[in-house]
Amino acid sequence: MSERIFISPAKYVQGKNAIKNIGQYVKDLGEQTVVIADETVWDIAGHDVVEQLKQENITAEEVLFNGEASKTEIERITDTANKANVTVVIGVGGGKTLDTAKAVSDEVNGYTVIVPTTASTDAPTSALSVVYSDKGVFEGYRFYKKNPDLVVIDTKIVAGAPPRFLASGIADALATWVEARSVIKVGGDTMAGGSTTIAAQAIAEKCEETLFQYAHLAYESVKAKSVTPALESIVEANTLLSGLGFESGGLAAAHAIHNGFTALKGDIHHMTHGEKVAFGTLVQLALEKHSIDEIERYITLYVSLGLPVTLEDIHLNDASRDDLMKVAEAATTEGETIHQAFNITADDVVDAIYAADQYAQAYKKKHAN
Ligand SMILES: NC(=O)c1ccc[n+]([C@@H]2O[C@H](COP(=O)([O-])OP(=O)(O)OC[C@H]3O[C@@H](n4cnc5c(N)ncnc54)[C@H](O)[C@@H]3O)[C@@H](O)[C@H]2O)c1
Ligand SMILES: [Zn+2]
Repeated sequence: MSERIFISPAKYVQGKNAIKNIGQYVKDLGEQTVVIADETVWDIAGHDVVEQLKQENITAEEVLFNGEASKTEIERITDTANKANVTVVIGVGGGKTLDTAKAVSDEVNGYTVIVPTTASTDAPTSALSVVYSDKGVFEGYRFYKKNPDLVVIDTKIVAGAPPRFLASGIADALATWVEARSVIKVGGDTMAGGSTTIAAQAIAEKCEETLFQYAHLAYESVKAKSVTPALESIVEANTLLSGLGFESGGLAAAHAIHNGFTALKGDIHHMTHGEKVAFGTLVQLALEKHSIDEIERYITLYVSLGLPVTLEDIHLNDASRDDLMKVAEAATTEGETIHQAFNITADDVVDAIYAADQYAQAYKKKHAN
């Protein structure tokens, strides 16, 4: 058994209009920054962040993110950051922007500031990035010596993002306890590089409890673009609890299967990270021994949040067994997280994919009308 390891960001700030105070927190870290955001996010939050920094006499080199967390993009922005002598790298936006900012910060040996503008993934708090090819195929995890120094999440901005993004974050967070408990059961290693702690286990478990309690109300709050206690709870579950819970609690099959899906061409590429993870979680549940009640508890929540539960929902109804074998082979490649909890082959994974799909189809039939 490895040593117990728990890692986390140095500071996490969450609240309505939290961005208005970002200058005072960044000031403690440095005065020369690069701010990275994509075109949409520059308008939603990027310019406001720069404005707040200016009020504290902090300079900001503004960079337009191209959309993929790839080696090319990381190198391009690192170059800009180096030329501007920045000591603080600030990523504003969704998971891919944040992962790119972490990589750039690592390259320039700077402080990392993460400003998520949606609660769509648990990327904000971790000391790793998920790196893709320029075409969006999963390439691997890149690990860093430290977690972000500061995470600032403004729940008013999150409430203004599409409800589909919040639902995706809920799906990413719902995978956390399912995966962590499977790793804990066999004493596997976590993304923090050791075995799990009681702390990470408690956080992952609380994450799931919070989701089943408040996910619906939070989803409806976002439809009304309103910040509510339910939304605050879900933003914390999706971001902080899921982030700490997955990283120090353990990833297993759900995320390995998600990574496998990125190897396929076609409409599945239009699904969000969380949506692919939702289906991956159902596949992991199908690989384990659960009662129908337990499996339907998850399907019910996904369906009520508009999340995909069948192969058709993720645009794979035409996929052949050979196509799914490609997904399963990628999911069981050496070093994938599935091996931290399961002793199985690619063929077992394909069977579980078909089973998960069938379970959800049966559920939908039962609940039609
Ligand atoms: N490093 C980690 O620990 C970790 C964990 C989970 C996921 N990830 C990675 O995160 C990525 C997925 O992130 P994602 O689902 O956020 O998608 P994304 O980063 O691909 O896209 C987010 C989209 O949402 C838009 N957006 C952001 N905020 C908005 C707002 N308030 N209103 C309207 N639009 C807004 C952006 O312009 C962008 O188009 C994947 O690459 C995944 O591998 C990493
Ligand atoms: Zn994830």
